[in-house]
Amino acid sequence: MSDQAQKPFSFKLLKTDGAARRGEITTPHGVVRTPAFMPVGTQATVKAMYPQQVRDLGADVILGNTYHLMLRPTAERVAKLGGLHHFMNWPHAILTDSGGFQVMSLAQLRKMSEEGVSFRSHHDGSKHMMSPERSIEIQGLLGSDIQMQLDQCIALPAERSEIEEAMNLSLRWADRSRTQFEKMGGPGKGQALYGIVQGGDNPELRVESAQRLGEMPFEGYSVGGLAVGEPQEVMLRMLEVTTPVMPVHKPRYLMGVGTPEDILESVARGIDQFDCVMPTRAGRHGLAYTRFGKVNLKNARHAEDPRPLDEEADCPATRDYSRAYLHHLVRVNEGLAAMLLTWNNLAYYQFLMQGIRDAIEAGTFEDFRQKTKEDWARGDL
Ligand SMILES: Nc1cc(N)c2c(=O)[nH][nH]c(=O)c2c1
Repeated sequence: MSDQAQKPFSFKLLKTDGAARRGEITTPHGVVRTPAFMPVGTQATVKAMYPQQVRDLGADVILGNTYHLMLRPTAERVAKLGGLHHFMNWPHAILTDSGGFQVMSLAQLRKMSEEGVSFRSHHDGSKHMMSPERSIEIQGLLGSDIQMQLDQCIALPAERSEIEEAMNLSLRWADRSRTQFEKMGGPGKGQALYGIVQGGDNPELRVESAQRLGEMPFEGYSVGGLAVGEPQEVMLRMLEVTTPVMPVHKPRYLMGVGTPEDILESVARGIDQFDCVMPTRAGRHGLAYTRFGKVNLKNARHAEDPRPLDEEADCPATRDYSRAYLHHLVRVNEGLAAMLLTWNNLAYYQFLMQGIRDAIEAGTFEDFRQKTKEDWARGDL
């Protein structure tokens, strides 16, 4: 994409229904309908899917992982080849994470300082430094439409003092990230930088982080530090205290979330964007998400079941293959199992998101939420 001035990044809040929000994000690579689920395209691919398949299911945006791409093939090489959109043949919106979360979860010999995080690659042991400035430089080289500040996400449970220290470091890094983003001309390219709210499972620190971040000029705001193993009720409680003090007319992105239920409950608490490896990873492990809950195709009870996962579904993977066949493919570890179940799972996630958006528009979100949960509870007959 050329560096010429683009339409500014924008967010329109179209309708609310309780705390649920229906909106539209305008990016240089198209409109993102919110609430939105963003399939994870870790190493420049949504695993086991063609880009057009992902698009045909209704995805307006996918996520790219900065940590993985900076190591292989490197951001500089992706830039030389025209940027991530061109490189992976995905002409729609791309959101990238900062890389910090995966440095802490994947890299070796990590050393955290005020400057950033030094680490060695888990591939070849090569040395790297991830600073707020380097993270933004990498995301800019990739051509990301929606970029993330570098932050510090700590594991829970943690002492209040630890949570507060990480929150304050993240706020200092938010400022440095913004400075670098503007230095690289992000706003003029129509790109966005999101600040990330931290504060762990401490309500007071969550509110402080959101309020202080909200006073800084970001195009959107993420809620980080959750979906790190805490109980669902803790995550939802943190959302209940955090979203009411986040800017109303900016997108809110809950990082790393989640299951269909997590998403439904988080939309009900004011979240607009989601990403999670759940549907794609589960698809590679024999697990199908459907309107009536999860189906584990590894289970022998499916060995002679001629029914498809859901004969009323639009997705061919869901409608045109028997459970017996899917069970066989999973049992003999055929590649088609991952392809069909990933296709099914992403189809279900986008079906759920479309249902959520329609319900908010109609003012019937609460009924939709209850009916959806009843269908899940009904289970797979
Ligand atoms: N669950 C989470 C997933 C993530 N990718 C992130 C992240 O990238 N940054 N900061 C976070 O707190 C965070 C939490």
